[in-house]
Amino acid sequence: MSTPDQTPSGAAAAASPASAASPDRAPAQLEFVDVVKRYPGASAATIESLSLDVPAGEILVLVGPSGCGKTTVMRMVNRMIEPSGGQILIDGEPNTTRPAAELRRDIGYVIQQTGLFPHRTIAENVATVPKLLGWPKARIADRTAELLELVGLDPEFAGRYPAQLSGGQRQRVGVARALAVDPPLMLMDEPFGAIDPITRERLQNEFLRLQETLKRTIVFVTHDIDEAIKMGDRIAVMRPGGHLAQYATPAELLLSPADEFVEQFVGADRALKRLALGRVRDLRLEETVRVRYGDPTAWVREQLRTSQVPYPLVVDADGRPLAWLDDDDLRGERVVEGVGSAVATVERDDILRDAFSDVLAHRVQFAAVVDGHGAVIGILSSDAVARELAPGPAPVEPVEAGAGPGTGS
Ligand SMILES: Nc1ncnc2c1ncn2[C@@H]1O[C@H](COP(=O)(O)OP(=O)(O)OP(=O)(O)O)[C@@H](O)[C@H]1O
Repeated sequence: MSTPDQTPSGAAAAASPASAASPDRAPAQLEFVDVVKRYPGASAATIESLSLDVPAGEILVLVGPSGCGKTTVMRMVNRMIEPSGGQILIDGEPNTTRPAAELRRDIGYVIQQTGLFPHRTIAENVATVPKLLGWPKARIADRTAELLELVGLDPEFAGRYPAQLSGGQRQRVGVARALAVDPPLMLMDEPFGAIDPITRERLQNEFLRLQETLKRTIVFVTHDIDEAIKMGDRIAVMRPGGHLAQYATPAELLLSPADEFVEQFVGADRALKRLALGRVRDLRLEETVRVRYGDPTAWVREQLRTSQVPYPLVVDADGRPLAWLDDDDLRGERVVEGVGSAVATVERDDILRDAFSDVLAHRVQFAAVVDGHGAVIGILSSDAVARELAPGPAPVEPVEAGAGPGTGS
């Protein structure tokens, strides 16, 4: 997928200290104006007059079936592909005013297979563009360490080679390398496509968390509508032939697909997909009785009478969840170790779709919401999530006292 010229930010290019990155650079505003791409020899245009506006600091997701031209659109931004017509403006300036190599150093680039240099260490890979820009050694070392930490990689990875890392770890390095000079604009071509679903979900979440602080302008290509809905501030749905079928926020796309193509592409489970728009933190959490092994069961039963959640939760000394208990587990005098059933744990930043899926996969249909240290901060019920799906502007009040949001802590 990558040739030397296609490595992040045009790593093969010559150095130009003039474009050395300063910290805290502002994100770019990106605009496509009547952009056309006709490949030599092709009978029809691959992209026919595309116009799009991407506000600074937002994630634009290009999504559509294979061959509709997503990658072509993305690569025209850093001029790995030259348009046949129209203009691409970055902060109002055509992307053709600077030499392509210089332009690319200001545009982070992450691809599916990461495109890391196999014979360079992780630190050397991350430092590719700063080195081209002639940064002093100490600054490069500081920035590399900072970036590895930012993407959640242990400092010991710095001296390893790409082949010694897992796919997920390599992808983190790819993101770190693309962020090296804090680029105002990033291109991400199916960055999490070749990764197993669990790691992909984790990387998506981490990246969204990172983006909350970095606020880069990002063009993100995927063919997965679920990923598009989760990652995008705006989504451009493309149809074969390079036509823009709809350009909208995820919510608009799900609530009012522009036509039958978009409706089909979004899928029949549009209502369920709306769960990707909300986060666990958007819902009022509930509370339950928290117990320790060895607690008297009579006390636990007494506490349960006023609990919102009908199951007590065993936690450890640090408040981390261990097991749900039911009536059978409370037969003896004390709560004994080893009883109870598995606890689904979710975090406040998780999207509701992922959290709901975790809850449904467990016998007890409540999830423990945990903080960054794994300690319980509240309980999420499958009912609370389901209420999010209910039509109508106002959530339905729970009938049973103490059974839902509105009574939560
Ligand atoms: N260098 C090229 N020369 C000729 N045609 C090309 C070239 N690159 C891409 N195409 C054609 O342009 C169309 C769009 O390709 P592109 O890779 O942009 O689509 P895509 O939506 O990113 O597809 P995928 O999801 O499969 O990666 C395809 O029909 C492809 O065959």
